[in-house]
Amino acid sequence: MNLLSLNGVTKRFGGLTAVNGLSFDLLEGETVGLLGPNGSGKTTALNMISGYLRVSGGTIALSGDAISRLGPERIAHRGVARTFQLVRVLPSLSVGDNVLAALAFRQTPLWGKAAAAHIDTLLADVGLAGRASQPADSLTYIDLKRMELARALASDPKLLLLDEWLAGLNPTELRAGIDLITSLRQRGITILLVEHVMDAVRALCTRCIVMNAGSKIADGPTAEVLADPEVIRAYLGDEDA
Ligand SMILES: Nc1ncnc2c1ncn2[C@@H]1O[C@H](COP(=O)(O)OP(=O)(O)OP(=O)(O)O)[C@@H](O)[C@H]1O
Repeated sequence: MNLLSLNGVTKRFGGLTAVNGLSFDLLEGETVGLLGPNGSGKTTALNMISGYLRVSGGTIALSGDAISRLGPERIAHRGVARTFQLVRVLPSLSVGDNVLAALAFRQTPLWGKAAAAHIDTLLADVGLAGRASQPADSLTYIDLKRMELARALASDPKLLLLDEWLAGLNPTELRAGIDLITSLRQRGITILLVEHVMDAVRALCTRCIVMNAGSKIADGPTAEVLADPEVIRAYLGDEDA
């Protein structure tokens, strides 16, 4: 069954068409890579799906219901969570309070003991068990990313949008990050992953969608898409390809 459907989605910034008639469906439980060279419109697409940007044209539906006119909070309440390219945390708070802030904005907010118990579970799920009282600004980069993921998971999302969540990790951290995303996939969360780290894309994504200059140029099984000459040309340019 389709969880997410984009139909002719377009975003214009003045004279620039950043996303041009983008259409694709995500099936429930899929982990799909959204790829493309810098500036091809991937983050803009995530921003429209999550409601941070209004579409200029086209429609976005979640489980068949149109969401393209809803704001980010209402889309989050319907089960869409995301991480950002630049990690967004509240550095002056503890790790637990960062997650508490996310729990407070759920459709059914959690407070007090129920929140504390849920924070412990969320932190354990992302590999930060027992770290609730630690100041957020003392975390290493990968642990900040883990905390950002715990905040995204606080809303019990059906669909998780990851914007280069694995960028900047060393090889050991990357392995841990891939294992963590695999564990989310095994819980049935549908994942749309914007990613430049191809080892991660191969390990995690059964299917990939590729954008170039705002338009979709490929959509299919990962191995096929990554071997597609048009995709290789888009990444490397004509001469290098
Ligand atoms: N708020 C904005 N105002 C004007 N132009 C924008 C805005 N956001 C993005 N753009 C432009 O839209 C195009 C697509 O940008 P976008 O960030 O979606 O690409 P991307 O594929 O995510 O790139 P990267 O891989 O570098 O993150 C770019 O030309 C960018 O400069």
